[in-house]
Amino acid sequence: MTRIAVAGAGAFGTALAVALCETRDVALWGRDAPAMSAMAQSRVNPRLPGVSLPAALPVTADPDALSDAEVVLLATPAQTLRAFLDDHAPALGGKPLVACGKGIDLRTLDGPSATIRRALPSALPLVLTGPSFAADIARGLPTALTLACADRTEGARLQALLATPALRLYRTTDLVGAELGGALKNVIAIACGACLGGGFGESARAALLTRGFAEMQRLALRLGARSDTLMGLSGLGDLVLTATSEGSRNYRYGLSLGRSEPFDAAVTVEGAATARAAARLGGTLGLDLPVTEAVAELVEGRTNVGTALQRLLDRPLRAEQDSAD
Ligand SMILES: NC(=O)c1ccc[n+]([C@@H]2O[C@H](COP(=O)([O-])OP(=O)(O)OC[C@H]3O[C@@H](n4cnc5c(N)ncnc54)[C@H](O)[C@@H]3O)[C@@H](O)[C@H]2O)c1
Ligand SMILES: O=P(O)(O)OC[C@H](O)CO
Repeated sequence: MTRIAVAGAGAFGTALAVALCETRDVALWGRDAPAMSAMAQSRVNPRLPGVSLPAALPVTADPDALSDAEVVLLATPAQTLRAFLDDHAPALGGKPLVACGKGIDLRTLDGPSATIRRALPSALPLVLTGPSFAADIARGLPTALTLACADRTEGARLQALLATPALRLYRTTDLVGAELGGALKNVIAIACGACLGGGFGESARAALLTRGFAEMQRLALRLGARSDTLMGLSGLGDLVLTATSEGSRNYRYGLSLGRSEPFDAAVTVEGAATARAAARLGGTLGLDLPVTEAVAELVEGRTNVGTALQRLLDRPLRAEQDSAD
């Protein structure tokens, strides 16, 4: 049986490992040996409360779990992906590596697939993304995701390997579109949370979601994505989930910004760094990304939600579609 390793024992890596181990040979690898040993004993991950780890799932900090695997799912946060790949290059080279994180590297402005290509040119990058809360996947609730791979044959093979009866995978060859949809929806979810948290109402939230989606498409298409990918699970689908649910950390972070409340810095909020990365990309490419820029300024503490929203309202009136006159 194909051996799968999930690298990164946070909420999402653990959820994927729990879902896959029902039918596959899976190991869950985490970098923190004492934490992994505690998890092996208690069969609980504090980052995924209420979920019992099946007895059949090995949880380990032993790097052999990575070397022994034929396929590795990378479930570490986007800003840590490059360091993880560099640290474990000999174990990962030449393998299909499935990026499960959602973000743009703030240092390089690369998405996960380019990060993999640069760090490990011999590996085959894939992207697994779409609307999914870790707790839902771990509980076996129905979920549909996008699996992107430039190689059609390998994409179809990995699709069959990683799908489960409850986790339905659609495949695409559009890596850039899939990963940018997942990364950029977090930025817009922060904007939507900030809007609601600041008391500006659900109509304003719908406007931000829609105009934010226009920005996601504007940037992604310029970077080589296909429009239909952005319209699918990895773009619109994930945006709808993340920008409307308090199950999302990005949305909750936005709520806290809107309410001027503190937010726990230990919680993974991918959209914060990605807003800054996307704003830089937009600046370099000369793109109009006002919502993204507003989120970047909010995250950096250079504006507040009321001022940012007023600036959006004060912009010159324009056609709704980029293509319209
Ligand atoms: N939680 C979800 O519902 C969910 C769903 C879909 C996608 N994702 C994505 O998955 C990624 C991880 O999110 P999460 O929810 O698991 O976060 P998390 O905060 O629960 O866990 C992150 C894990 O990454 C580990 N880690 C950090 N740096 C590392 C490194 N250099 N090497 C190895 N491990 C490292 C941490 O120890 C921690 O266990 C994010 O990009 C997120 O957007 C999360
Ligand atoms: O909790 P968030 O905001 O990181 O969102 C989790 C997933 O990306 C939703 O698809």
